[in-house]
Amino acid sequence: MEVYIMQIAPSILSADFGNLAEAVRVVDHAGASRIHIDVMDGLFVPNLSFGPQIVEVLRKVTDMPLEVHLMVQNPENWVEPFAEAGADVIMVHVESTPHIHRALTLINQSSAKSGVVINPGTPVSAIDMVLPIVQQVLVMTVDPGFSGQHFIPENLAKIDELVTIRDRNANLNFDIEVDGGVNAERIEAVARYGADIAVAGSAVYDGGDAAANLKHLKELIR
Ligand SMILES: O=C(CO)[C@@H](O)[C@H](O)COP(=O)(O)O
Ligand SMILES: [Fe+2]
Repeated sequence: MEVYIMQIAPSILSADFGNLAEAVRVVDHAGASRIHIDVMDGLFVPNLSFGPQIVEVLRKVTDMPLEVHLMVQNPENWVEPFAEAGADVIMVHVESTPHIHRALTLINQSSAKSGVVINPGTPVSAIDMVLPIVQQVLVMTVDPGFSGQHFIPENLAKIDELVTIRDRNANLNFDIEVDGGVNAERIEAVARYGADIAVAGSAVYDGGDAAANLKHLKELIR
């Protein structure tokens, strides 16, 4: 079996909203590397989820990095509230603003690291210009809005493309993350293509035993 160095970021969108603190503690003890927090405004995506208060609460529960995946219109308005709440990484969709450079610059001026996100229908070329100013690139492998959707395999090629671009440019220094439908069936391919981080929501939290689910996913990429 190949050995991969890929982190797993459980997404709390699939966790029990009645007990988010415990959901984070469980995966912390089971070897998660970071926590993925999906923020939805009901406009950019057809769902509503968390605000900065959730980040503030979870900041007290774990020392793991908290990464915020903003799926909102006017993401610029939310940089400061989430950075002040304790987010370590704030990620913005290129499709969500005509001012992606401004949004990422705002994040870089805050205490958080910045990430840019592309939907399944968006090519890597759409983010060429901002790659030098981000620390993370998030490749969506589902259309954003919900957990538990099917992985869109055509997007794996984007990981390869990003690895190649990064290898050829000494000034680029971003981690590649994959989000959506990553489960026991898909995780090895995501690691093999060269992703640095994989988000896993339902594959971790569905079925009750999040610690066992996470350990199983980690085993598959060891
Ligand atoms: O951003 C999103 C969905 O919009 C994701 O982070 C999902 O929450 C991941 O859940 P699974 O697809 O792994 O169940
Ligand atoms: Fe996400």
